[in-house]
Amino acid sequence: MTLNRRRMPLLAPSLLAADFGNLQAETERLAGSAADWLHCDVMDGRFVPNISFGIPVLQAIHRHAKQPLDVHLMIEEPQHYLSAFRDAGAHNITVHYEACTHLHRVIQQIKALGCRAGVALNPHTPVGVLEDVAADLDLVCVMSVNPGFGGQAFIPNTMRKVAALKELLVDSGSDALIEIDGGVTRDNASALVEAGADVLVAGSFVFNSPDPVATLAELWAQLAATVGAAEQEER
Ligand SMILES: O=C(CO)[C@H](O)[C@H](O)COP(=O)(O)O
Ligand SMILES: [Fe+2]
Repeated sequence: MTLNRRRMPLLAPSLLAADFGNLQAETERLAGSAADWLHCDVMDGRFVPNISFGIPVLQAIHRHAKQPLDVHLMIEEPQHYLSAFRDAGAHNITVHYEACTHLHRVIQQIKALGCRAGVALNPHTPVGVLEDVAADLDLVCVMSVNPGFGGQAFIPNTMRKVAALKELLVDSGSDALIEIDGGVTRDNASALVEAGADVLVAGSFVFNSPDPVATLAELWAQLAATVGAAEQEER
């Protein structure tokens, strides 16, 4: 198996599965962990059938966070809220392809704010829709569950989709990172990285474990072995 990128993938635990009653402690305990980004799921009850949290909560997370905030906007008309999310501490802002009539403009707006621009694709959306914006993107988030809820089962077709997206990004000269979001566990993480994933989001797998920091460390060690084994094979 040949890896497309040999460097370690990034880990982005999703705070959606954390204890909302104690977000300061949840955020602070990840400070020295293997988490590279903190994934923050914003849901509006319109684009997705659930409401999570918004700008003031993100601000509060940012006050205690040591890692960059990877903000996943599952909201309609995200263009109206981009600067508010940037001001609240977002480092990456990911909007949904399905929520943006003028996607190209929204991507430029995110970049003009100084944030890294991401686009998320629902499970039914083919990667080809990104062909004309791929070169402008910093991140593509492949939804491996239908957005709106944590704790759902991983959709197996994601593996095929990651490979197709990787090809599209290479053809477009894009160095956008491929992020996988939903149902990520130790059982599918290595295969996802082998398929081309650069960032793994994991919510319930991390926070429903007895020790989230240890779980992240174990996942990191597993992926280091995956990347190392692939490098050996290529020599
Ligand atoms: O965007 C999301 C849901 O819409 C979450 O980031 C995602 O579901 C992560 O949670 P889990 O690992 O529990 O599936
Ligand atoms: Fe998410």
